[in-house]
Amino acid sequence: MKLIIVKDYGELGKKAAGLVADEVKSNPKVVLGLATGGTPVGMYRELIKLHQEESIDFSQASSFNLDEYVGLAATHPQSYRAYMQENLFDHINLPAGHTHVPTGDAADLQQECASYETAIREAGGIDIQVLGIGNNGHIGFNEPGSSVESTTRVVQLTESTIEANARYFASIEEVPTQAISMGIKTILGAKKVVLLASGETKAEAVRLMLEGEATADVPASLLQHHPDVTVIVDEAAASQLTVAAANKEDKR
Ligand SMILES: O=P(O)(O)OC[C@H]1O[C@](O)(CO)[C@@H](O)[C@@H]1O
Repeated sequence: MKLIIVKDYGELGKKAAGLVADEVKSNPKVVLGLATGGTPVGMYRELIKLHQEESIDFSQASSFNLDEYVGLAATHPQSYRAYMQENLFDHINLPAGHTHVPTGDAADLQQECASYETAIREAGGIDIQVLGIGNNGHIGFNEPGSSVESTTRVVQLTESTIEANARYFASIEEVPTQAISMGIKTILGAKKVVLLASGETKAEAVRLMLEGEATADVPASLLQHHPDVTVIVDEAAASQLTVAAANKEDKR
């Protein structure tokens, strides 16, 4: 896995947006895999800037989001569809019909998961998948224990993920306990992966992902099986890495 350490959250957003914009420029019909959470907000802000100021054109691109809460309608303010509209889709020229987020309130959730996999396949697969990382090493909503063979499915969220995401809801009781999530196999099927992490709370997960063994206990470590992964972290998220310790030694 290729590691890029940047100074802070602002630099992280710029670096990640640059990588995504390069993909859009080199392949206008690019299929983007997108993530939610706090981490990619800065990257989306930079992509909007690049669209407005440098005319990065998304008109032929399409996108698939990693996940959605079960039970939340697209119109629910905390749904990931609403997040994507607010943070990116409403501000760029990606056609509405080209954006895909799982339908969290589908009547038949199993069918929804199967159709999502089919839609990704029919689009030709994901060219570049953006990921964040949970404090427990989850990617998408693939919690520890997720199989390397998993595809899009309904998953149970762990207590730690529910607690981490409670900040977006009025109370912890309102946080859904299940989600639809692309699986590990779906994510590993992307041609390129870019994983972003910011802040000290992610430092241990980042260390285990990069320096630990590849294990389902730390789902992000399974990315070690992928041939083209770029990990972009800020200094705080890199603080537990051997490479960060070596850099500090050098500067003494
Ligand atoms: O970027 P954040 O808010 O720290 O979230 C990290 C991860 O957690 C999730 O939001 C799900 O809990 C993922 O979508 C994200 O990659």
